[in-house]
Amino acid sequence: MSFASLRSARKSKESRSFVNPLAAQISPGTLTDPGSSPIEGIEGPSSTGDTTGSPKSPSYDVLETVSTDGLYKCLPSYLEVRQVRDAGRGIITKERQKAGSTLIATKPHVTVLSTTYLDSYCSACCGPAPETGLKRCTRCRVVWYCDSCCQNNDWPIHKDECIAIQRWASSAPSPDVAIPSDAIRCLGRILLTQQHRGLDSIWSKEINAMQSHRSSMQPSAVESHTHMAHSLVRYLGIANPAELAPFGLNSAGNLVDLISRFATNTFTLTSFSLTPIGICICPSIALANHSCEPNAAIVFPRSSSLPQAQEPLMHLMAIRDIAPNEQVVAAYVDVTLPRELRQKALQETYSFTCKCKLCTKRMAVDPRAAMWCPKLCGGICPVPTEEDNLTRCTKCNTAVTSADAVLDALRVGQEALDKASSLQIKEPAKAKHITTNMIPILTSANLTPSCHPLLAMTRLHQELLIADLPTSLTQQALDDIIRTTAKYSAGLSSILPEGHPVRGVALAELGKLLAVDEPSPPEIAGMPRGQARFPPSGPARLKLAYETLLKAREELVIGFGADGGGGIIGKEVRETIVRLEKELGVWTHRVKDAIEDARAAKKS
Ligand SMILES: C[S@@+](CC[C@H](N)C(=O)[O-])C[C@H]1O[C@@H](n2cnc3c(N)ncnc32)[C@H](O)[C@@H]1O
Repeated sequence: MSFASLRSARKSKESRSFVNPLAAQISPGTLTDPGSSPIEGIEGPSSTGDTTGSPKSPSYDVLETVSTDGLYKCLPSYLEVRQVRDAGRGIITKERQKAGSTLIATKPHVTVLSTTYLDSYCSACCGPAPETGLKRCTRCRVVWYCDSCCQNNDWPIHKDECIAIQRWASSAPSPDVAIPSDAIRCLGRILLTQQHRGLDSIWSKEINAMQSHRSSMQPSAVESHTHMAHSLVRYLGIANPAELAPFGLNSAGNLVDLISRFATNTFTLTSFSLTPIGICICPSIALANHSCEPNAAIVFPRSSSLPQAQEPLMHLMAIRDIAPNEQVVAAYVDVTLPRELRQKALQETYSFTCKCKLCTKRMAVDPRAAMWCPKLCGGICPVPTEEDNLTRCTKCNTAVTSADAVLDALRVGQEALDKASSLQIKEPAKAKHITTNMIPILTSANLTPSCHPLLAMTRLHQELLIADLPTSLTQQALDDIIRTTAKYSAGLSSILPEGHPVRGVALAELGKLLAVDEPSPPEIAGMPRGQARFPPSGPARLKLAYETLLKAREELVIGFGADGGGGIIGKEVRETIVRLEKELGVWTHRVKDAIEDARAAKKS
């Protein structure tokens, strides 16, 4: 495999103006055995949770059925909307669901690409640019399509959006802000589509039935919502309150209500391999409540048979078996974060305190906040905190005496992560400098690969390494990326359950990297043979790539659906597996031939 595809697969992300990852893809369920990572020499901490993967009893009270008044037609008959104590409406399954089954597959009401991706993904089907390239709208010169078919599909709404985009650009104070943010374009599309379909249409009713937190808004939200309201009015060219009426808004209060519904119910739109490429609104899937131990995840596998008309098809997947009458729950926030950070994010954006088991039960050690035993006995300890800085290894009971140093490393690590993330797009070299320096500091503080902020820093570093691959790939650059990806994958394996889409994608990335042709294998370059090193070289590397991809395939058919064979990413993995089988076959033949040649030479 050439490495060009690696780079194109990870085009750097813009820091989005509106980040509200209801579909935050990093989310665990049960804790899993780190031994399941196929990478030798890189282990996560011991598992401390349930590893059975069997349905668990729900930790919430599911109350009466809610009448849906003919809305949410895409909900299959085995799903029901019910009231859940302290959580509003939720989705309940009446039948047992197997891990890997698609619970809901539907096209979102609205999809919008982030500004960075406008010229590399189609604004209608949200697929990546075809080989022939994308075609730009000649009027606004902002949105791009696969072809005239996608353009025609989008035209009923884009014709008004196009004028709004041009209006915005003409009054922009600088070229940097000539394109409205994804949030403004998304809100604009909601209002323009409501106008187009009619305020009494099911489409509009579903939008208006989404939950709003207008009456319990956080002070920080009031400010940002007001700002958004001003921008939206400018974008749509609304000159006075009376002009709001055709959009079904009778007052400025209605506008704030719309923005609150948008903020509470927006999903991240992702590519088939989970790269965040925009935002979307899907009222039926938004009925799913949150858990930090979700039994469902949201993906866009892109496996429909008529991609242009049907895509982007959003799938709510069962990522473990779900029992009858159990609530279907997805994760709204990154659940590789420790409890305090998850709770803060949920409170700020969604105005609730999570009471899932992961947030309420006391764990001996949470892998998100774990460090290796100071005596390196193989056990782990909780990282010290300001409140509790006396922690001990759960295996040999040795006390952590370097609590202050670990606390310092955690604080500096978080600051560095924030800084590097903010620089990732505009100044990637500086961001890479930070991650390169910080990872050894966090590692020498004995943090495990799954511990925050080391796991997030490792992921960022991997993205930066891939974005910065030299045109002529060197063995060292490739091996560095493989080691970083392996650490990230091992860290994830300690947190996310088997079959979680994020875990499957990380394994697929690692397997594909291991399958890249080695530019100068160390043995050929004169390195001593037989030394245990990671990643290995030659046939051992191909074998590891093969085993990693087999594991990835198993997980992807859960996370991205067994029916579609794991979506496009599952298909790519299968193709690489077939190629590796051939290559490994050739190696085996060559080794056999060499042995036979040697035997024949001895005899003669
Ligand atoms: C996307 S909506 C989910 C559907 C919502 N319950 C409804 O009735 O439309 C998100 C909102 O649901 C509520 N919610 C979701 N998960 C919750 C949970 N685990 N505990 C409490 N409230 C929750 C919060 O009010 C949150 O802002």
